[in-house]
Amino acid sequence: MNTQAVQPDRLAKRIDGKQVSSQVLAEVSEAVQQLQQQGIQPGLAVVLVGEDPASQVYVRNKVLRAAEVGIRSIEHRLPADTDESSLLALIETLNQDPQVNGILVQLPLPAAIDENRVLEAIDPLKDVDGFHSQNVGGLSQGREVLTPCTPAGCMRLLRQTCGELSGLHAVVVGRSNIVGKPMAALLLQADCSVTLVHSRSRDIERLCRDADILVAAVGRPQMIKRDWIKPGAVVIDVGINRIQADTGTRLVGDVDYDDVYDQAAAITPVPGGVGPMTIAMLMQNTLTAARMQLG
Ligand SMILES: NC(=O)C1=CN([C@@H]2O[C@H](COP(=O)(O)OP(=O)(O)OC[C@H]3O[C@@H](n4cnc5c(N)ncnc54)[C@H](OP(=O)(O)O)[C@@H]3O)[C@@H](O)[C@H]2O)C=CC1
Ligand SMILES: Nc1nc(=O)c2c([nH]1)NC[C@@H]1CN(c3ccc(C(=O)N[C@@H](CCC(=O)O)C(=O)O)cc3)C=[N+]21
Ligand SMILES: [Mg+2]
Repeated sequence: MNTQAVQPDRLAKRIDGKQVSSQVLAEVSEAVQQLQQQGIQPGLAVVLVGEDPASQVYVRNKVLRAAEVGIRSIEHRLPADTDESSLLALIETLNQDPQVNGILVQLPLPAAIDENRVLEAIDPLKDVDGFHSQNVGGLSQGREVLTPCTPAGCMRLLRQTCGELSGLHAVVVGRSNIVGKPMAALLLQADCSVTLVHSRSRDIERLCRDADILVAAVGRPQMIKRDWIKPGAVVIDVGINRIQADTGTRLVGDVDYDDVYDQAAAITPVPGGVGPMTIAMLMQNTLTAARMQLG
């Protein structure tokens, strides 16, 4: 029996998230043009509180991608000392605005603001991050709801790489609400056997070594090494870590890419892997939200 997740000779080892994201964006762009013929242009509101430089880069990228696919985007920048009630008031305005189909509040929020209260204030039909409890519950029950962008992007890469996922053992490292938990839910929905591990897990290497599919969402640079990987496994690296290098700073994932490369059947790079997919899936969710709001 072939227990490998993919036939190694059938694909490129480096999973090109940049390329797959371009495909997704092209699909979204075409669908947006169709909607525009009915006089509808999807709109995305991006809310950024504070001046975190990394967040500013992400928000800028989202706005650029939106323009490329014909989505109207509205950026709301608020000072770092914004209080919770004014943020909630802005969200209420966006909820009521028929021009706004999707609302994204860039995380993390300043410590003085209750993140959960803000996310729960977003109209679930405009919740393009899929973080509202109604959408989280829907995902858990297998209903068709707006789904978190990063895990959705990982699933698209996995489907493209592995084809059928049914029966494969997937191990997800990390249990955050924005990546690890929804990732596990989507893999379960795809009929994988799912193991979710975290900082309290015992013998994490042994658990990872049993994975046909390994998804790393930890936030620890190059933590996952060659001997954690079953030969022929597919490795999806969600981690984005900025580290000090000889030539300034550079981005690395949670997986030691060079160390793992020969062991894996296929692996996503950082940058150029999951990151671009996240933004592409945000555009897809904005399109989906616009359609849902048409009734
Ligand atoms: N490419 C993209 O589009 C995106 C990338 N990211 C990146 O993904 C990474 C994870 O993000 P996020 O989920 O928000 O991170 P969080 O910090 O919210 O969660 C990290 C998870 O990893 C677990 N963990 C920490 N240390 C270890 C360890 N030594 N062994 C096993 N598990 C450990 C934690 O366990 P515990 O729960 O026990 O504390 C926690 O569940 C980050 O690098 C982030 O920048 C995030 C979002 C999108
Ligand atoms: N409400 C909310 N939703 C999010 O989806 C969300 C968020 N808050 N807060 C921060 C994290 C992180 N995140 C990334 C998106 C794209 C890249 C991305 O495009 N990365 C490029 C590199 C970018 C660079 O060079 O810095 C790549 O991996 O190739 C990375 C990370 C979304 N997040
Ligand atoms: Mg987090």
